[in-house]
Amino acid sequence: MHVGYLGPKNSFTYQAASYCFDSAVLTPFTSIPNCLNALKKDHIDYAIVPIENSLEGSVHTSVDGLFNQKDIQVYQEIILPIEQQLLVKNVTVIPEKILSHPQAIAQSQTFLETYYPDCLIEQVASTTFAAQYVANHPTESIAAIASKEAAEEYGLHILSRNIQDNRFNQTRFWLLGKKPLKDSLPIEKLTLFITLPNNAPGILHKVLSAFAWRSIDLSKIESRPLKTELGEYYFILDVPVTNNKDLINYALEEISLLGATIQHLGYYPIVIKER
Ligand SMILES: O=C(O)C(=O)Cc1ccccc1
Repeated sequence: MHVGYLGPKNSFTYQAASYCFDSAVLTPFTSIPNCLNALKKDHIDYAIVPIENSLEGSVHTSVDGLFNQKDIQVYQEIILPIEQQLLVKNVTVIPEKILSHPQAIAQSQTFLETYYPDCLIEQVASTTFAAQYVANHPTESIAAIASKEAAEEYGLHILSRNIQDNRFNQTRFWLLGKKPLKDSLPIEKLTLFITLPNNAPGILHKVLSAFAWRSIDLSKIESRPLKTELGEYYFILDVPVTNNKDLINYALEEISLLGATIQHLGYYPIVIKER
């Protein structure tokens, strides 16, 4: 079995992946799109990607990369606590440039604005890629935002600890694949991507009503650009699942009859790693 993740080793996605699988089966990829493409082309059996952060919201490259993918399903959600560290090779260096994944940069916005307002901030593919780069360029005045595990892996020093904007920072990751995993944890959530028929007044209200009048709770609704033209969107909906699967299926039938297109990403269990 091969499980792809956003690497290199010790990225936050690696931590999510190793929470579910033995590290022997884990294969690093250099970007989220590369990892998703490998799954689409069956080069790997499963992929683990970050989906949403409590401070920064959806990881757009992951959700948009899954839009319109017919065979890929979510098999598990993994929620990890996320703590960001400012890492340097040499503690006497004053960083002139800070590298990290866009999510980690956004999660540390207040810290960066307060202590490094004039510093150049550069986005790279992952937090561990940033840490690896800093380790490999010891003469440059640079720092990385990454985990303490990345600091250990690449022999870096922690210049500032826990720099994320909120102590309770968490990220949702999805285990994705085309065939179910054997172990069957209880189902806790369903994710849908819904595209509405064009120019139908009140159509979002009618779609939401299909859930509301059946007393089906929603835990997330977000619009994302369809990338066709300005003002065209698809909607991401999360539905907590209790013992209401039949009711949810009736609601989905009603929504299809309204002319909306539903992409069903699957019913899945959630595992939460405590801090
Ligand atoms: O860059 C990483 O280490 C990732 O796995 C992506 C990410 C970045 C910040 C929070 C969660 C996931």
